[in-house]
Amino acid sequence: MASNGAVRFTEEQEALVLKSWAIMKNDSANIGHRFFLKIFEVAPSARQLFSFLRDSDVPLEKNPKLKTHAMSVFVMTCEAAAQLRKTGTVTVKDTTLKRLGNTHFKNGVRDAHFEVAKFALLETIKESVPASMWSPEMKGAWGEAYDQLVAAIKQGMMPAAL
Ligand code: HEM
Repeated sequence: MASNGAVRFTEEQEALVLKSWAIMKNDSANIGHRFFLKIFEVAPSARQLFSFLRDSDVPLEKNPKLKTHAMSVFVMTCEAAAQLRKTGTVTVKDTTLKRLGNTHFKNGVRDAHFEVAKFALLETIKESVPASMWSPEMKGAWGEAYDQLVAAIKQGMMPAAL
């Protein structure tokens, strides 16, 4: 999906994201943990990107910073869904965008990591909501909101990458 120009994101899509998040957020610590385990399962080397994991003996599930990061991904994707529905585009405050872009670039996060995280995010949601709630439409809505958010973060990376 193109990152420039408005994306059509419907009320139904926004509702699918918010409805599933409402169920997951009660158990967000566990879900965030599973989300990151999945990322590290597919891409074990991604663990090295996180300064607070590199030199830490604290088990992953007990690491509060990893939980915070997992929550950021979920919550910011939900916010992206709401923005997409209202305006067709994702806007993150300029300063926040720069900071997010720089932090990720500086820590070595690249396209492949965002792709792995997308796969892990969608799998985690699928396993965390009742089977009867999961659908291709729900997957599409989360995927689109995530893609647009990542596109915005990557824009913040660009000057640093030159
Ligand atoms: C939509 C996707 C993502 C969002 C919303 C997000 C959000 C954030 C936020 C809010 C921070 C803290 C930034 C700061 O305080 O300056 C952060 C840091 C970081 N993120 Fe992400 N992130 C995303 C995807 C990823 C992915 C896919 C990876 C790698 C697998 C990743 C790795 C990191 C690392 C390594 C840091 C720095 C942690 C440290 O202090 O060592 N992020 N991210």
